[in-house]
Amino acid sequence: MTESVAISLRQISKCYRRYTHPVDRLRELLLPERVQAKEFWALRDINLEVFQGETLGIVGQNGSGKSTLLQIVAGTLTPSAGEVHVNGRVSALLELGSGFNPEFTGRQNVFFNGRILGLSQKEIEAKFDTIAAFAEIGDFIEQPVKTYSSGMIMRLAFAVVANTEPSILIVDEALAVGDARFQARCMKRIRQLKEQGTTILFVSHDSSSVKMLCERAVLMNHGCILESGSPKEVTNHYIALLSSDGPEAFLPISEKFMPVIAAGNEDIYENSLDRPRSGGTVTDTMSTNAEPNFESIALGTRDPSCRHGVGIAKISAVKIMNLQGQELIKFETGTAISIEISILANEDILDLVVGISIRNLVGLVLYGTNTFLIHREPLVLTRGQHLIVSFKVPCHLNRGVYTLTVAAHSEEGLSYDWADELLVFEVFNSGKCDGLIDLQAKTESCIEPTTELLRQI
Ligand SMILES: Nc1ncnc2c1ncn2[C@@H]1O[C@H](COP(=O)(O)OP(=O)(O)OP(=O)(O)O)[C@@H](O)[C@H]1O
Repeated sequence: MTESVAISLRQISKCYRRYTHPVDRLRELLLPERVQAKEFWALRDINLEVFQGETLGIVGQNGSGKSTLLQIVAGTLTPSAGEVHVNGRVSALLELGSGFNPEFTGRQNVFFNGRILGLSQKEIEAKFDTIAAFAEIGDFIEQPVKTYSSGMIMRLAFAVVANTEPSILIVDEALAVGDARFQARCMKRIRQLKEQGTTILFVSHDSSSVKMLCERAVLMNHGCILESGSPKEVTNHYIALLSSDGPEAFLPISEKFMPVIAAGNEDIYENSLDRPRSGGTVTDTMSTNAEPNFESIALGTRDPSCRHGVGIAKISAVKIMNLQGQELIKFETGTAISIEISILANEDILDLVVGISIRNLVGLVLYGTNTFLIHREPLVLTRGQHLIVSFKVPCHLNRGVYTLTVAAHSEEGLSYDWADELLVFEVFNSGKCDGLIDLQAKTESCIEPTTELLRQI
């Protein structure tokens, strides 16, 4: 393993033995020749290298093997096969409070855990006040951990792992437990550690956190690594997986049933047989059977970063316009825009929901909504109908380049046709402000009369 590699996993597999009834475990002990257990492979042939200073996000559905993988890296679980090499001191925030003795006080557990993490008594003494202050559990630090709430356990656990300067930090869904303020402090501390060069493995169901924090992400599925790549693409594929029946959901669209949308191509239809006649205007916010004007598709249209869906409905055109009906790919902040999406029903659909999300270039969702959230009822289409949905949005984004994701899905979230980052548009802002959104603040100032000031003093 080279110096630059912090974690190396080679052909790691983990097999659990599962028993139908707990008593079967005892039976097997007594009669070993009559095996009662069924093998269950939680991990299969995992190969992964994590570089020094890299922050790797791990996403995947429940039961996909994320925690098993982290426990193997942390050394709390032995793989059934394969080699693990870890270069540096690992601090792991795994299951809630694992590593804490419930009979010990918080203080005793801090010292106990600190020693396990390889710190000397003196080093822990020097850090104790910082850890206790970070945990913010007040006098509870002197009480046995068994009297803590789950939130308090997580606070203390995070305070210990994040303040003992690990060279490798493993965080498994920790942030899901605490309150919003604590989550924000944890993220801040994780970012500080990242800046200091700590290697981080970060498991989260929150795509935005993975995109903001990580340089790379892996998608786990049924104990295997399905994909490794940019956090934006991997989390898009993760969402595709969640809203579909299986990993085949995000095969390149051309391999399934969808038209290819080529970069810079003015026409999103690959097959001319697929092309509806041009013409038709849209006056309603939602109208069916109107023939959309497909000629005007596109300057900002590109290959979606991920497109998936079962194809019952097909997104056939998307454009951003001003309220006068002119297509836009660049506009001033504050412009009222209309995002118009044309959808073709390939079958009768009783539960259609059409949604949009606007993301920045890191993939962070700045705004998202859908027809169900707005109207509280699904859309109904019959086979062959064209639906045009337009979202009227007063666009107060600050200057920058943004992407538009559009989706047609069922009420339960099954993807019919979902195109991530299909349109790219630019907002410019002649006003001066910082941040992602221009809230168009006005200021007023006045000098308080001196007598009033004096009275206050
Ligand atoms: N001790 C065990 N005995 C038997 N099966 C286990 C054991 N621990 C985990 N598993 C199984 O291994 C699979 C992977 O579990 P793991 O906890 O690693 O998944 P995960 O991706 O972390 O899930 P989650 O997001 O729900 O935490 C699951 O099917 C789980 O039921």
